[in-house]
Amino acid sequence: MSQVFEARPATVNSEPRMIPLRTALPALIRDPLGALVDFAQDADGEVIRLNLGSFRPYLVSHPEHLQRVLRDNVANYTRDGDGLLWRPVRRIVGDAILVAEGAIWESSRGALQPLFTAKRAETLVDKMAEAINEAVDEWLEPALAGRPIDGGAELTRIVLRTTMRVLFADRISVPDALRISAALDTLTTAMLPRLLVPAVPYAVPMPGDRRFREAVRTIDAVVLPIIREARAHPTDGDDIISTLCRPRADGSEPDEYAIRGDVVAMFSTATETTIALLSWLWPVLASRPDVAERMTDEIEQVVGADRVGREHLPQLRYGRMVLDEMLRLYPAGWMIPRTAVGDDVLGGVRIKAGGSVLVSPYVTQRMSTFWNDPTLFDPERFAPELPRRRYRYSYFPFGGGPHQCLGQYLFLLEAQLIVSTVLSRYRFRLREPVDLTPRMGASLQPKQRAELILTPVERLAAS
Ligand code: HEM
Repeated sequence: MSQVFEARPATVNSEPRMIPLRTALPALIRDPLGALVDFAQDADGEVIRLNLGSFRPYLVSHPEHLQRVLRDNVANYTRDGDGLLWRPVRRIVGDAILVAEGAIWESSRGALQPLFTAKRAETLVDKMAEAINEAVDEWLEPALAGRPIDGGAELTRIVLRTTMRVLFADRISVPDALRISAALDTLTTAMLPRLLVPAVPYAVPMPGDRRFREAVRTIDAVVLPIIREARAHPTDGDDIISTLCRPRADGSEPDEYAIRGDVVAMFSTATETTIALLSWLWPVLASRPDVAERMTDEIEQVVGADRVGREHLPQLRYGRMVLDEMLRLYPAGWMIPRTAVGDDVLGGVRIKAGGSVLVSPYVTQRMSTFWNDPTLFDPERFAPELPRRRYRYSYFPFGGGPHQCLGQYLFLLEAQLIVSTVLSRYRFRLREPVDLTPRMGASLQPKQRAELILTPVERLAAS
């Protein structure tokens, strides 16, 4: 893209530059993610505003400004209020942990936090490894028959089985989890028209509304009976549903719909983000045989013929660097929208109260201002011996500040286990090449499906 405007020093409290409608709209329609990176890059990290008609969000991309929005002046940048971007999401999860602020958010976060400490995540590793191995065992039959498997669908199965076991104590069965997952998929596509034209009132029917309502009914049919059962027979279990059904620290008892909001939010964030991130593994490794080889060498050395377990994870250093680099280029939570409550100034540029603020790990993590050769997949950037990055918020795939991802530690353990279990037991090739173009949705996934042809590692060893 050509330079949208010339660089200029930010004078204190100046109006942001506006990308005109005639530039912003066609570019965003053609390639929304690429256009956002280009706009931010052309502005070299200065705050800009996009003219999209009645919707004129600020695009914030400089790590120092991100730190102010997400952490230092967090009270001014809420997920609450009239934020048009949040409205469709709220229709799914109500006032749940993922979207709420203030006392409601504190109550949910306070209840759930103890389930996600690093210490507790460590205690879940053996259970996770067991569920992952069970799911991966089922690949042997198609692998021996030379039948391709659907890489995305198989990851979904592995992640659902693992998450239902360790976080939901198998209260939601895997077939029911698949039903919820499919309904959540429908919800995100059905709400796209409303996301794109957020100003249309809900009284006016829009395409997608009927599918949206049906998907909500499907989710409720699974989730509400489980919640009613858990409330009728309370336990001291430390799974998500038992925890959410108990009275909160302040003595309050959330109602059924508040619990349902948090359960759906936790289900969706714990599974969708993990599946989205891991689905990049196939195209990334297929396009970079050198990276794949280094990973499999490391796994062979550390794990050998064992099953991957807790003791191996700290030694799988390169595997962890690959995950970190995947989270840089393909952050599942690619957009973190906020609304400014009051006026503020970011890098000399004025933010007006009520304005929508776009914060995107995808954008900042691909800017050449902060990363050398940003589109190159290079796990070495995350070598532990390298000096700390200059800006904390040049890399923030899990957000930051008080809303920082609760599941970050658990995700990293689970992802390491899944990747190393799969690669310790199979080599794969893609049936058809898959390119690295993302599909824009609630989370960031590859546009194309990956069909895998597997060879069991034992067979390679025997031949
Ligand atoms: C690839 C994996 C993941 C990514 C990239 C990711 C990313 C994020 C991001 C960017 C946020 C910040 C949202 C905001 O500030 O508005 C967030 C929040 C959150 N994440 Fe994750 N997440 C991942 C996995 C998980 C998992 C596995 C869980 C749970 C098991 C989880 C639970 C949460 C929760 C509960 C919040 C809301 C925290 C709050 O507002 O207090 N995430 N995540």
